[in-house]
Amino acid sequence: MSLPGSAEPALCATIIGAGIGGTSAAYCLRQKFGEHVKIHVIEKGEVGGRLATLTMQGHEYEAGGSIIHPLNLHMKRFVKDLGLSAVQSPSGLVGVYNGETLVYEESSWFIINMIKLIWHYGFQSLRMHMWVEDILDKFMRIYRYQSHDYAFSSVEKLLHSLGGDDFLALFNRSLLETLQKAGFSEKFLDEIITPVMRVNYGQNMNINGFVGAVSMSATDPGLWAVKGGNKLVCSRLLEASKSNLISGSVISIEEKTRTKQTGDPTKMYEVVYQTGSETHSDFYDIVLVATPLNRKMSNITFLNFDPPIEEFHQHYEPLVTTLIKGQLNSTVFSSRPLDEFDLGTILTTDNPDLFINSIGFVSSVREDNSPQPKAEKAHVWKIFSARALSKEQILKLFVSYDYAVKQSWFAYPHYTPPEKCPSIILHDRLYYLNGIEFAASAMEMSAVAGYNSALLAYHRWNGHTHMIDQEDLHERLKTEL
Ligand SMILES: Cc1cc2nc3c(=O)[nH]c(=O)nc-3n(C[C@H](O)[C@H](O)[C@H](O)COP(=O)(O)OP(=O)(O)OC[C@H]3O[C@@H](n4cnc5c(N)ncnc54)[C@H](O)[C@@H]3O)c2cc1C
Ligand SMILES: CC(C)=CCC/C(C)=C/CC/C(C)=C/CSC[C@H](N)C(=O)O
Repeated sequence: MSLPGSAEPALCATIIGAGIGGTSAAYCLRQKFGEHVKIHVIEKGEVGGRLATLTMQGHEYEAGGSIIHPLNLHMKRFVKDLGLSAVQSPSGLVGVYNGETLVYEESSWFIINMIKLIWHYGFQSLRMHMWVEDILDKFMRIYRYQSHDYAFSSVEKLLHSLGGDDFLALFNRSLLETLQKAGFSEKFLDEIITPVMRVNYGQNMNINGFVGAVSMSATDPGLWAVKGGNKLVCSRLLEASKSNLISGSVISIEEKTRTKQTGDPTKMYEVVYQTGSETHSDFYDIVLVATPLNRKMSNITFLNFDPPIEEFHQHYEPLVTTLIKGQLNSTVFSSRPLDEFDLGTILTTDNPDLFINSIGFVSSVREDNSPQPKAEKAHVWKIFSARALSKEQILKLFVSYDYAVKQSWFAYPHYTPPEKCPSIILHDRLYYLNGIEFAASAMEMSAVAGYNSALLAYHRWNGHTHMIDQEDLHERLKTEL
């Protein structure tokens, strides 16, 4: 792989997929292995993957991963280190629609909201906030572990190191079971929690408790996005990691014995990829797979491994993002006069007759603090639905519209707890990042997985077993600065 006459790099690594997982892994690999490692990133589509924008009348809008939590410290640090800046995500008033009426409506007055919540649901909203805060607090331990370079060989071990058996129980049980056991009422779960799961994961309370808590944390204040588009983080990480980006679709990986320049026979992975109609291949010491492994999304075959590498048949939820510039038909949701309709986001309950998961007012990737939408004016709205919207459906939601664009996704795993996360170590020096999505799918989770797999690859390459799967890290690191 090296040019004739040039020194062979100490090591060649490749990452398959240039989403946030793959690019954060490239960044961390470079930090750990240093200058003399060759890093290739092979991407079949656009850099950014599920971080992507749609353009409407010259303005870009987030179509995939949009909001970032204020305590997502990898994303925060990337933005700072890579010379990017943040914009605040719009925080309009939220309503919940059940197919007939708005069962809950936020007020712009904090005190009125408190009274409404207590009146309808007692102190459950406060208890929910405390439940999520406790989980988030424990999740934050990962940053300390990773800043000390510790790595984990499985998602289960990573979760256990953060929150012990409680975290594994959360992961193994449905959110419904966990919250029912904790005494939350059916009304609160149907009218408040389910709508949040629908907007964030297109699913109901049958998802696991861990992803449920991550989803609830996306209702916290202070959510933000990257100015110019979240996908900029991926292209900047690639640049900063001095990786070579290869445009191609990987079709197979096979271990083969090669003779390096030193004359030593070495086991390497042959990665075969297609660029247009041409087929190419390259040999690598380390391979990181940073895309969900299933036939519909990545279609990669592992050839001649003994024992064979498990085939993954995990189902990802189809989801459509539709952006529409138009005047919302507020009478669908409320009988209030048009000029009094001031909701910025409408969530929905789990009613099979509804054809949308949510509809929300959005700003372009360059705008900060957009004003509250006015129903009598045309704005850009983002709709999440399980299937593409028909023209009739759009005309039900809008009095009139100028423009509509859409993007279809296999968005997130279909969560069916209890489930086993796919292994991170697929073979000696072959790693898989996206198993973490079965705990929870979010940008920060992929960044955590990117760092973890790069650290794991580094420690296993160098025989640093004491940096992998260490127990009681939380206690042990308490005393270290
Ligand atoms: C509609 C939507 C809204 C979301 N909203 C949020 C949000 O607000 N906040 C949040 O934190 N998260 C959100 N998410 C989730 C978040 O976007 C994802 O969890 C995250 O972007 C996944 O990153 P990744 O790098 O792991 O995977 P991906 O982004 O999917 O990257 C994988 C890459 O691999 C490439 N690839 C696949 N197969 C091959 C192959 N054979 N050869 C070469 N390349 C290949 C793909 O083209 C892709 O670019 C949202 C997701 C969607 C779809
Ligand atoms: C990983 C941790 C601790 C927190 C992440 C919280 C977060 C920002 C989760 C996002 C979940 C998600 C997949 C949201 C999808 S829809 C987002 C938004 N409502 C939109 O309109 O695009």
